[in-house]
Amino acid sequence: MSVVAKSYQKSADPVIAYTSEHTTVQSPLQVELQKETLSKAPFAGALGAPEVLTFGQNFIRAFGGKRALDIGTFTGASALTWALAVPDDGEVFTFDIDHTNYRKFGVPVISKCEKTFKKIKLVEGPAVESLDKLIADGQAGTFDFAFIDADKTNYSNYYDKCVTLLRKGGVIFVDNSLWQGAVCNPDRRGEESTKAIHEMNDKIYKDDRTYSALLNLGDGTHVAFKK
Ligand SMILES: C[S@@+](CC[C@H](N)C(=O)[O-])C[C@H]1O[C@@H](n2cnc3c(N)ncnc32)[C@H](O)[C@@H]1O
Repeated sequence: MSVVAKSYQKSADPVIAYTSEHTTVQSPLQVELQKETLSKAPFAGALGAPEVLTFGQNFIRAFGGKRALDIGTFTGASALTWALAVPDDGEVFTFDIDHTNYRKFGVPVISKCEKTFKKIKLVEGPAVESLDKLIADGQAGTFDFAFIDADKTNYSNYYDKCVTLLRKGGVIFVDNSLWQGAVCNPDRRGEESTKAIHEMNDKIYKDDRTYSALLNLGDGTHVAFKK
């Protein structure tokens, strides 16, 4: 039975531990925020896997990305990662229905680095509506990178809106695309979140608007490149 897991989960197998150890690079702020989140935040397992965050950061750095969408802020680990990768005049729009966890855990850590902190723009409310507003405001085609990591039933909507908001060559990372392996089990595809993720994986694979690859990285990472 193959394993799908985030590296910080103790059940992770030796292959996951080894690949993560040879992938993850974290700044002191990232290490501190991960530690604070895992030891103190409610639902700490929602924290993004550091190996996925490093991989996304590599993409942003490699193609000089300046503007990122971060859908699902939680304590701010993913927003911090993208903010460290974009240049000083770069921006990370981070969306959450409620930024309480960011204010409580993320702000005290991230604000220690003013130039990184100020790149992060909070957008509070249902993310589907917030993304629609960006599109209505004429921002289609202006973002370089998107990370989708909020409520799973809206994943397909987030993907469509991110394709619209990204420029040609922009990259989308969809987190939790393997959902601890549940999507591979037809008996579990009746479950709401599993069904939504499975349908989105199918949709991305068949989508003519992007090139894509579904990776067993973290809890599953579906990577799509806008054509
Ligand atoms: C898995 S966590 C995000 C983890 C974060 N990206 C990280 O790397 O640590 C998911 C977040 O999505 C938020 N969320 C859930 N439903 C949402 C919605 N409809 N709109 C915006 N945010 C939502 C939750 O409040 C939660 O903070």
